[in-house]
Amino acid sequence: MASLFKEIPSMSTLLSAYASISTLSMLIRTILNEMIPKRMRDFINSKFSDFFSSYFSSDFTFIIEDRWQAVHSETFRAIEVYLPTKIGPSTRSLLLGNNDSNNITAPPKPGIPVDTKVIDDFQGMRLEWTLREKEAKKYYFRNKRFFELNCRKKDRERVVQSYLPYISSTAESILSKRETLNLYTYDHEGSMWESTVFKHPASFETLAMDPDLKDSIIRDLDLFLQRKKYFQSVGRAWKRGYLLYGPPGTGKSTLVAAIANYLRFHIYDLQLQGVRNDSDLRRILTSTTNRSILLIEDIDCSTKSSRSRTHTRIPNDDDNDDDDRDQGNNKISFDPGVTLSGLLNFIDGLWSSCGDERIIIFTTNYKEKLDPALLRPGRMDVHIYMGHCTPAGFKKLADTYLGIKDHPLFKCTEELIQSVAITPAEVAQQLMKCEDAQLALESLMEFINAKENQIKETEAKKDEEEVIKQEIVVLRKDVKLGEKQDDEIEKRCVYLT
Ligand SMILES: Nc1ncnc2c1ncn2[C@@H]1O[C@H](COP(=O)(O)OP(=O)(O)OP(=O)(O)O)[C@@H](O)[C@H]1O
Repeated sequence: MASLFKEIPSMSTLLSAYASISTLSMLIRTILNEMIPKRMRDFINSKFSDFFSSYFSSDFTFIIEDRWQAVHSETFRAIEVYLPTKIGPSTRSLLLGNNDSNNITAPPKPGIPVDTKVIDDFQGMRLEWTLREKEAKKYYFRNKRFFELNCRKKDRERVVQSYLPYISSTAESILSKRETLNLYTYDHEGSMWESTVFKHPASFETLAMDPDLKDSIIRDLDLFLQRKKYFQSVGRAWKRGYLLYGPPGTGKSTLVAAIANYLRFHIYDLQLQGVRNDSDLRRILTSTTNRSILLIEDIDCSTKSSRSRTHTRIPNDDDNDDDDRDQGNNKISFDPGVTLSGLLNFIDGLWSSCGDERIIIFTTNYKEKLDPALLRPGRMDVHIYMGHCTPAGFKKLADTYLGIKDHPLFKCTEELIQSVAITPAEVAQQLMKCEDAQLALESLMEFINAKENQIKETEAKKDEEEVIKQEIVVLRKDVKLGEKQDDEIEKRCVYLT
């Protein structure tokens, strides 16, 4: 024991050792400060602190941005759907809103505000979520948003393997049961989709169309939903394209609404005329979500010929918009609009593989005006003709609008409907006029008779015009002949003189 005490240095020895170490360290620091440039010193400092903080810290942070590799991130979207279900007492603020203009008294829905923490527990892990926002460089894009997920470093693997897949499947089941559907329209000035609650009463039940055609559409939609694995196995994107064509007022938009209600899919209604170019189109389309319908109405008036591409600069998708702004004056003299090839690229080109479970619907009043490239087999999977009202369609409309399945005036009305081309919209308009079935049907018959007379009058007028045209031609010929004869006489006179 005594020998142990003997080995412990005295206080004065310890103090002098400390003094010499600190002097030495000061000396080294002064030499290093003199010899090593400040930027290199900062670099070494930061590396040291990074190393120590990562080595000793027990936390780990995941960043999930709203876009992933130039397209909308499905992981981000799933978290957006899932997280509001985890709002609890520890959440300090909450976003509330109701976008249902049909029901302003509906309880508001919760959302996650920026910079607010939401705590979740999963299989014994504590998970801390925060939604962040940072200003976008691009002046017409909305701010970039991303989720920060903080967890224990040791849970990192389990978060990736179990927790994030769990969030995706929960979000999927929430979305499949969604009560309200949204109708999105693209705001070109704000460069973002704007949504409103979609409450259209149309259903396959109320749709007046050929029953066999209706059944085949329903079967096709059912099959599409069930065939995720099939689409993967044949190497095709899980998409289905419908082309609805026919005269105005025959129910093309109503069919789109019925499909959305049947599938419980949101609708993205895009007006191609406002899209600046193909690159813009790619951005817009990749920011739509899965389980949705992309609707492009009046497609015959929407695209430019692919030849116009040669006259314009087509900006690259990775183009920085700041660059666009700087160079725009030099390179883009006008907005080229969307080309057919740009659109086709999204239907069955490379970009078609972006996103799953999508329905693309084009409508047109003039199928014959469409570019054959769009109609080529495999482009639009199903072509549906929406035609004039048939007797069966009329019965369906009478049932929907008047609540009657039969009536003494039915036979007569059906005969009239077969003799005149009348649209379901026109029939519906007449049937809506009155609640009394007798009066409503009489009004419809009157309307059809008036239309028939009008058609006859127009045709008679056309015939009359045709006769007048032919008479004018004959007269002109006569006049020319007369002029020729006059010329001849004149010539002869000259010769004689
Ligand atoms: N086949 C139909 N079944 C039931 N209702 C219909 C049908 N067709 C038209 N209607 C009624 O007529 C209205 C107009 O129809 P809709 O807008 O769907 O026609 P459209 O073919 O899309 O016309 P457009 O080509 O002008 O866009 C609808 O609100 C609906 O009430």
